[in-house]
Amino acid sequence: MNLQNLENSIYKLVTETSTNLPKDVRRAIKKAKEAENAGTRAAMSLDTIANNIFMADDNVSPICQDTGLPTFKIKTPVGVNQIEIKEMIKKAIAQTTADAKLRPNAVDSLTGANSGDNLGEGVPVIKFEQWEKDYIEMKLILKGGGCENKNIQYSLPTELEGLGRAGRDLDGIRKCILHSVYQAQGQGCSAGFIGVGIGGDRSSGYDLAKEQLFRHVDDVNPNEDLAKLEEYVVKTANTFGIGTMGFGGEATLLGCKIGVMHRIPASFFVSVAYNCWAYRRMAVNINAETGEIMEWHYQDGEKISFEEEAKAETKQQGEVVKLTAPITEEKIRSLKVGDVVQISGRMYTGRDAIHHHLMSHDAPVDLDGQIIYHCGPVMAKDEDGNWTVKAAGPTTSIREEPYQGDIMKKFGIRAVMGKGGMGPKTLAALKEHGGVYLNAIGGAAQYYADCIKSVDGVDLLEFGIPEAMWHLGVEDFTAVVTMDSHGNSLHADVQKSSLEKLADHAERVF
Ligand SMILES: O=C(O)C[C@H](O)C(=O)O
Ligand code: SF4
Repeated sequence: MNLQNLENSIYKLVTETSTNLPKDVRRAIKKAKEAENAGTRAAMSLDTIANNIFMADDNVSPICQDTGLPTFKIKTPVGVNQIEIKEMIKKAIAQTTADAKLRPNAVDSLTGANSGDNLGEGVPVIKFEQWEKDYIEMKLILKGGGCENKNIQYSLPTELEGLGRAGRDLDGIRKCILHSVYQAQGQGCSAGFIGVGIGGDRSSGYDLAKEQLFRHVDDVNPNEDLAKLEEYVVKTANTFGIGTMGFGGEATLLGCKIGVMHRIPASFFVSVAYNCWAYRRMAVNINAETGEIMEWHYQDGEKISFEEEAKAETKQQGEVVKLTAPITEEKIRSLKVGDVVQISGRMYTGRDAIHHHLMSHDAPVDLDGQIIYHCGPVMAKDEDGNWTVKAAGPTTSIREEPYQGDIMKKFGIRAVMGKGGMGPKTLAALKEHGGVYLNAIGGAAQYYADCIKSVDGVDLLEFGIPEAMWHLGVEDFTAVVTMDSHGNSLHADVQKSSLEKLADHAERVF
């Protein structure tokens, strides 16, 4: 095999997966846009998402800043050297990372050190199988952390919030799948896709669930019962009112694919892999002799470019509140849930490592009146040592729940921005201290990178690129107030109303 060609082919596969959303996924997002009522927050978010999809393709830059845990599934003809393929994958991954097509995402679990090139113990994940065909099939999925954290595994029989007992039968499975969509709320960047694995043990069940994510969005399950269940789940989940980003709305789930395998008598697992709208999976067939790509998968049907959405002015409904830090307490207390804000001026990124650090250290900059953005960007450094932002969408804020309120009070921070909302502890602190939570559109990494006009500094870079504190100069960076200083939380409201909707489906259906 020509190894240089193989490395180039893998480089193309990785770049395409990270930057160009597959056609079937684009069509599903287009359908979601059509289902949403014009003028709502959900419709506005979908416009931003559509715009972002176009920009990523156009800039050949990551759709979302989160590369996830790159996972390859490969089938090779008998006799092909799998060790060589593994080496070429590692080279291509390191090169695409150096070229800012991927964010350095491999973190030492014990020391916290980022390897910087997406290589590490067991990373990337590479799984081989042999087959009788004479070419190589290579599939790749880049599934980000926010949606991965919303995966869930049920052990039947069990009791489910809103739905009661789920037994060891098709109807029990149905209840688990509905519950999995409810528990994800908007935190996995809805509207999402789910892969479900019935049976196996804890690890093979999850593997089966993830394998379903390689199916085409518009295929039909050959098992009739499962085909009916898939259709039922999508239809029913879209009545929950969770909507895009958990803002409420019509489009909550864009696809459900269910696989089944045998189990052992004592165990009955239903495993659900939740994937965000930034559903980045692609596959190629590779000539086993030349190493060149013969064919790309997921190429059927129309490609929606979303160019029109990208060209149209994003229509803001109602008033837009302009914010520039430092922000006064009075200004913050005038904001309420539902307000659209546009930030210009300075903001600072801070996510898991920074929040942990700030609990026991001073801040490297004066944070009084400032805005903290929960974001781990993709950054590139030029020959002169200057940084530019390549992708910069929000990360899931709930991970900072144990720290956020205390940090805001300790340093006088007035606004935190991320996605998916935060819990009761933060809500209480916003009220007491005078603060707001701003929700940005998850995954819209190109759209937001475009609003960042300068990188004015960086602190704590030793935590790695995603975890450092970046000082960003932004212009018209748009977000929605979803938690205010008056005790209101859109996230708490949507969770409550969606639980009521879920509970409508406690009766047996299958
Ligand atoms: O790590 C990130 O940048 C975001 C993550 O994918 C998330 O959804 O929270
Ligand atoms: S930020 Fe959202 S879109 Fe990006 S990987 Fe995380 S869950 Fe997916």
